[in-house]
Parts: sequence; structure tokens; C-alpha cells
Amino acid sequence: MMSSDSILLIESHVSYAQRKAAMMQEPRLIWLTGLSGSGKSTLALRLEHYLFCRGYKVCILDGDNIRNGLCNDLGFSEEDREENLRRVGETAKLMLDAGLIVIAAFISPYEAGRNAIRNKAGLDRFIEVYVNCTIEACVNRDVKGLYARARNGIIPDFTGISAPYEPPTAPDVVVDTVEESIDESLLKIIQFLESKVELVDRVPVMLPQ
Ligand SMILES: Nc1ncnc2c1ncn2[C@@H]1O[C@H](COP(=O)(O)OS(=O)(=O)O)[C@@H](OP(=O)(O)O)[C@H]1O
Ligand SMILES: Nc1ncnc2c1ncn2[C@@H]1O[C@H](COP(=O)(O)OP(=O)(O)O)[C@@H](O)[C@H]1O
Repeated sequence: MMSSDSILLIESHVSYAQRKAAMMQEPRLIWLTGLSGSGKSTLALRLEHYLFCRGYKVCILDGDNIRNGLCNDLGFSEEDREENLRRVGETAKLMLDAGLIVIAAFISPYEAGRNAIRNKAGLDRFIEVYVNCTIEACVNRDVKGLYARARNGIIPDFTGISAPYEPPTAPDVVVDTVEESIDESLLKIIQFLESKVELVDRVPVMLPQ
């Protein structure tokens, strides 16, 4: 690795304030954390669609997709999860600084890792959503058939089965995907966003569902 004293940072000629003005929005990182099968991707996709249709510049970073590309060299040991989230945090910061609203869906099982991302993003730009779902419900859903394989020992270090998950201690929003419908959980997130960021309708984009 090259030492940082041999790297000179370049500074953009476009300021953050100019970018926000051009994008007509306050960049935010909406971070969804929870067990596999808890509902992170479902809610991320619905939230992105909702915000996009209201004219916001928004995009998703999702564990499954990131692990297929940027982080396809990483596994699920504690160190690899830490590196996965370090890269995601750096990527999210670039996107925030470019003016985007970023929705991130990662198990992100360690409080320390989530706090590192909050600090990287900036405290006022980070919104933590705890997608709360019991392990029993996740196992019953077994959306991808991974829990059955984890319980048989075929997949090691599986969160909730053979690897830890530390629930957030002070999340901004908690959704309970055992008790709530998808619409109810989505509404909770949107209501929190509206209490923090003025969601003004701009040019709406009509998309088929
Ligand atoms: N061992 C193990 N533990 C947990 N998850 C596993 C594992 N192996 C594969 N998968 C699949 O990887 C997805 C989670 O990736 P993440 O990048 O979100 O994980 S982490 O934040 O680094 O912990 C996760 O996606 P979701 O089910 O959408 O959460 C799984 O499909
Ligand atoms: N309130 C809810 N919010 C999100 N998903 C829900 C909810 N209630 C039930 N589900 C279901 O739970 C499953 C969650 O799967 P998924 O979004 O892939 O989870 P994850 O991305 O956390 O692995 C989906 O089948 C979804 O329809």
C-alpha cells in the first residue's frame, strides 16, 4: 500500500453547496440493518421507487449486489465483513458528496462498524433504520434457502445462526417486519425522513409499479 504522505488530494472546483443546489436536495445515507431475510432489500427497493417517483436523485447499495462486484473477494469472517462495510462506507460518502440520497441495505452486524459508517458519512447525513425481525421469522421465511444450509453447517459464519448480530442501540427508525405490512414499514421510514428533511414534490416521474 502506498503511504498517504505520497498522495496529494485534489479538490473539486464545484463546492458541496453548489452540488446540493443543482440536485435540489439534501443528501442522506439511509442505512438499513438487520438479519438476512428481515426485509432490508424489499424496503430499500420500495423506498427508492417512492423517492425516485417524487423526483429525487436516489440510488441503492445492497449487500448482495456489492458482494457480486466491488467486494467479490470477501467472505463473511468478522474481518471480511468489516472490510466490506469499510468499502461501502467510502462508496456511500462519494455518492453523498456528489449530492445523492443513498439507501444502503446491509446486515452490518456490528455496532462498531455501523458507527464507523455514521462518522464517515457525517452525523447529520446518516439515518439508521433497524429492520427488526425475529430469527424465527427469518428462518421460516428463508427467502433464499440460506438458513436451511446454515443450520446444516453447509454455510459457516451465518448471521443469527453461527455468527453474531448486534441490534442497534439507538436507531433513528425501527420497523418490525413480523408485525407490520411492507406498506406500514415503508410509511414509518418516509415519516421519519419527512420529519428531518423537507420532501418537496419536484418534477414527478411516472413509473409503472
Ligand atoms: N455467512 C453469511 N452470513 C450472512 N449473509 C450471508 C452469508 N453467506 C451469504 N450471505 C448472503 O450475503 C448477504 C449479506 O451480505 P452483507 O454484505 O449485507 O453482509 S455484512 O453486512 O457484511 O455482514 C445476505 O443477503 P441478505 O439476505 O439480503 O441479507 C445473504 O444473501
Ligand atoms: N414489513 C415488511 N417489510 C419488508 N419485508 C417484509 C415485510 N413483511 C414481510 N416481508 C417479507 O420479508 C421478506 C424479506 O426479504 P428481503 O427483503 O430479501 O430481506 P433481506 O434483504 O433483509 O435479506 C420478503 O419476502 C418480504 O415480502
